[in-house]
Amino acid sequence: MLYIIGLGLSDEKDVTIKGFEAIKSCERVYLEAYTSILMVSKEKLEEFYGKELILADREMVESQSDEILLNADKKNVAFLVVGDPFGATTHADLIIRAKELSIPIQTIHNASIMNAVGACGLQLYNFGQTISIPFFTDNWRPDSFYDRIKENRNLGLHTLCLLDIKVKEQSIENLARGKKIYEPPRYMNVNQAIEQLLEIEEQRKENAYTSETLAIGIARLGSLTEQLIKAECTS
Ligand SMILES: C[S@@+](CC[C@H](N)C(=O)[O-])C[C@H]1O[C@@H](n2cnc3c(N)ncnc32)[C@H](O)[C@@H]1O
Repeated sequence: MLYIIGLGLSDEKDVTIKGFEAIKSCERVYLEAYTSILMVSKEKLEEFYGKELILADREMVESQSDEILLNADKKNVAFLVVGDPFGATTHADLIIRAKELSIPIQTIHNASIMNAVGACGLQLYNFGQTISIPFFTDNWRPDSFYDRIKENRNLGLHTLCLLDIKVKEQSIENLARGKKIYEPPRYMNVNQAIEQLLEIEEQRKENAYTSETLAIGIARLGSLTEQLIKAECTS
C-alpha cells in the first residue's frame, strides 16, 4: 500500500491519528519537503513518529518515483506531504505511476493552507484563483499571476498568493553544466512578494492593485506560538 499522508501545517503533532498509525505500519517513509515545509526539523519528526524519514527532493519525486514505489504492492510505504497532499500540490505523476504498477493507494488528508487561510477572517467562499509568486531572477520575471489577480478582483474575489520556496535547487549555470551543486534554501517572505507584485503593477499599469490596496500577510499559520497575521496597505 502506498499511503499518501498529509502532515498538517505546523509541527510533528499535526499528523492525524490515522496518519500516525499508517506511518507506524510502513517499511519506508518518505518526506516530501520541497513544496512546503513544517516548522520543525526532520529529526523531531523522526523522534515523534519513531521512524527514520527519507527526504524526497524534487528530483527523486519527479525522476525516480520507482524508487519510492519499490515493493509498495507488497509492503506499506508512506509519502508524507506538508499540509494536505492535494492542497495546491497534487503529485499526480507519482499517483499515476503507482496506479500503472497496480499499487493500492490510500490518502490520509489533513489541514491545508488552502482552507486554513480562512483564519485571516476572509470567507473561503469568496476566494478566486490561487496564484504562486516565484522568485524573480535577473532575466526571469514572470507576470502571469498578475492577470489572475486582476480577474479575481474584477469579480470581487480575494486571491490566495502562495510564496516561492526554493529547496535544493541548482543555479541555471550548474543545471546547464550538469553539476549537482545546490543553492542554499530560500523562502520568500511577504515583503519580497509585495516588492515583486508592485514591480509588475508598475510595468503593466492596469490597476489590478496599487500600493494602497489592503493586503493580508500570513506567516507560520497553524503555529501556536509564532503565527502572524497582519493586514496593511502595501505603501
Ligand atoms: C504549495 S503550497 C502548500 C501546499 C500544502 N500541501 C498545503 O496543503 O498546505 C506552499 C506554500 O503555501 C504557503 N504556506 C504553506 N503553509 C503555510 C503556513 N503554515 N503559513 C503560511 N503560509 C503557508 C507558503 O507560501 C508556501 O510556500
